[in-house]
Formats: sequence, structure tokens, C-alpha cells
Amino acid sequence: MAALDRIDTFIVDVPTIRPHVLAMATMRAQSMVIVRLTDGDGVEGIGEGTTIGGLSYGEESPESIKSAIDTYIAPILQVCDLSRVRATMARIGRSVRGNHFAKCAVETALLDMAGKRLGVPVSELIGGGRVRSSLPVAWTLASGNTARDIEEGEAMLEQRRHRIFKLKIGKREVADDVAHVGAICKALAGRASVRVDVNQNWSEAQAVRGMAMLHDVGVELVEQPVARDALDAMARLSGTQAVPLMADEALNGPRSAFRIASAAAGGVFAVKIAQSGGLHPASEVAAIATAAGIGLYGGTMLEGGVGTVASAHLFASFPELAWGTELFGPLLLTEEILATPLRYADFELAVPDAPGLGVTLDEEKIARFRRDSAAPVIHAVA
Ligand SMILES: O=C(O)C[C@H]1C=CC(=O)O1
Ligand SMILES: [Mn+2]
Repeated sequence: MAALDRIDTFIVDVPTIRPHVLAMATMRAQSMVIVRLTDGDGVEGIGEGTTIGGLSYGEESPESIKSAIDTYIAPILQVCDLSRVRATMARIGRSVRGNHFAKCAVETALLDMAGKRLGVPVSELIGGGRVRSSLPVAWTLASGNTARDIEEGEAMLEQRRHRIFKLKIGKREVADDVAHVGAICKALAGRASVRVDVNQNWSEAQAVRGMAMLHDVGVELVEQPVARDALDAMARLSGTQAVPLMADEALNGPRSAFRIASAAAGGVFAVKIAQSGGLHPASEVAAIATAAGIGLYGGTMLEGGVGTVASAHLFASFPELAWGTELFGPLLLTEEILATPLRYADFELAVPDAPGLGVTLDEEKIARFRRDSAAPVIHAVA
């Protein structure tokens, strides 16, 4: 029996290296909720629950994630055997509806503890175990300026850090966005894969026009062009457009994955641990996709090092990962909150093989950036 001894939940606000322009918000900082659990034997586990742009991306905010953990999940953890991760999460699921990001943070911390107790990396505890030790990583070009994006893409290729680029569109007129994307495709042609993310900002009519034009300029994948609940439109677009449609915001765990797969509403799934409600439900999302012949992409909520490495452990268990991952979150931040930064080299992220998540927090940085110290709070603005 591993009993909870201590729980510490806190928000860390870290500036981004440049404004990150998305359809729904411009990020100038990322707010990460970190949960740290310690059991009676002194085994510690860390987890992260992070969203994008406050409440502009989804239904959970950094503040609601922290409050769900402290007010409703912590009392349940007090009566659970923390070494039994799935049983503990099932117990939480009976008392806490939704709140997937909060649940993901807690499940991650439990898996970190379980891995340390058993002496194995988290990737051996989920989805049947690890099948790869490094993952291809995309970078998002989202400075808001075409020339700067091309310069950034060139630098990433030169450093051999990324050769898959995701462009954030949907904020401007369709034709203006296509011109921006087309210029980047032309500049990087033959050297990189270019994809776009519309973050739900198109109507079906705009998507019909936009996806055809994007295919013509060389885009390989269009992510969540229409609203997350517009499954009929997603199915029509998937069935008629040459460029594959990737579901992102529409995916909120295994049931939504099954609905999207059944409706043939996407040819690719962006699997995200937070949106799915944790690593285990995300593994089920991946299994449904694979069974349905849907391609896999390892998605991110632009988490810091903890959420990123947790995602990496899960994605390392995917036998099929046709579209790679976008686990670049820590690289978008001015400061690394891990004691030893994650290793990015030769266009891939190395998956740690030490027990648990295989990472530790940089305590000095945490003390400096935690919101409940004197650190300033910079909110994302539209
Ligand atoms: O996919 C999203 O919508 C969120 C995120 C992932 C990469 C990025 O730049 O933003
Ligand atoms: Mn997306």
C-alpha cells in the first residue's frame, strides 16, 4: 500500500521565446500546472496539466486545473493505494466528471511514482511497452510574419532540429492564409513537410475552398479546419478533399475517438494525453485509430518538460506513428524547468530510459517562476 503523504500543486508562468500566434489567442507565456505527489516511503511523482491561452482553447484553465486537483482529487488520493494507477484513476473518474487536464496531471504523477517503484520507465507501463526510443518532432511556425517564419524554418533545418513544420492559420481571410502558407511551402520545398492547423476557425464552405487551395500549394495535412463538434462536416471534408484531415479538438478521449472513426470524420488523429484525460485513455484513442486505419500523430498542448516527456513515453509505445509528433513545447519557452533538459537531436526527441518519467524539476527555476511566489503573471491575449 502506497499512501499519500504530501501533495503540492502550483502554477508556473514562463515567457515564450517569441509571440506564438494562434487563431484564438497570441501566447506570450505558458502557464503550467505542476502536481507533485509524495508517498509514505518518500517516493515522489510529478505531473503537468497545461492548456493554451487561458480559457480560449478548451474548457479548463490553469486555475481550474489546480482547483480541481486541490479541492476534489486530493481527498480521493488520500484514500487510495497510489501504486495501483488504473484503480486510483477509476476511483477519481467516479467522483470527478470531465476535467481531463487535471486528471492527466495526476495520472502522470502516479505513473512517475509507479515507474520509480518498479525501476522501469513509464513507456514500459503503458500501451504494451516501448517500441521506439526517439520520436520525430515538428515545429510550429507561428510568429505571425511570413518572412520571419521562413527564416525560422531555415534555421531549424540548418540545426537539424525540425523538418516538419506546422503553420497556424484561420485568423485571416482564407486567400491571405493560403498565400502565407504557399510562400513557406515554396521556400522549403523538397526539404520539409508543411502542415497547417486551423484550430476550428473555418466554416465548412471556407474549408472546402481552403483545403483544395492548400493541397495545390503542397500542404500535407490540415488539422481541425472546422468546429470540434461538426463531425458531419469533418466526414464530408475527409471524404472529398485530397489533403488528409487531422482531428484535434474533436478528440476528447476514447468515446469521441470511436465516434470520429465510425463517422470517417478524420484520416489522422492528433493524440493528446491532456485532452484524452491521461496516458491510458490516450493509449485507447490510439488503439481505436489504429484499428480503424487512421494514422497517428503525437500532439501537444505546448506543455513544458514534464507533460512533454509524459507524452513522449506514451508515443514511444505506438507501433505505428506515421505523422510523427510535435513535442517541442519546452523549446518554445525562455526557461527550461527541468534539471536536465530533454534531448533534441537529428530531428528527433530522445525518450528518457531512467525509471518513471526520467526527469527532475529544477527547484531554483520552480521557486522563481511559480505564481504563488512573487513572479509576475502575463496572460495570453487575443
Ligand atoms: O495543436 C494545437 O492546436 C496546439 C498546439 C500544438 C502545437 C502548437 O503550436 O499549438
Ligand atoms: Mn491543433
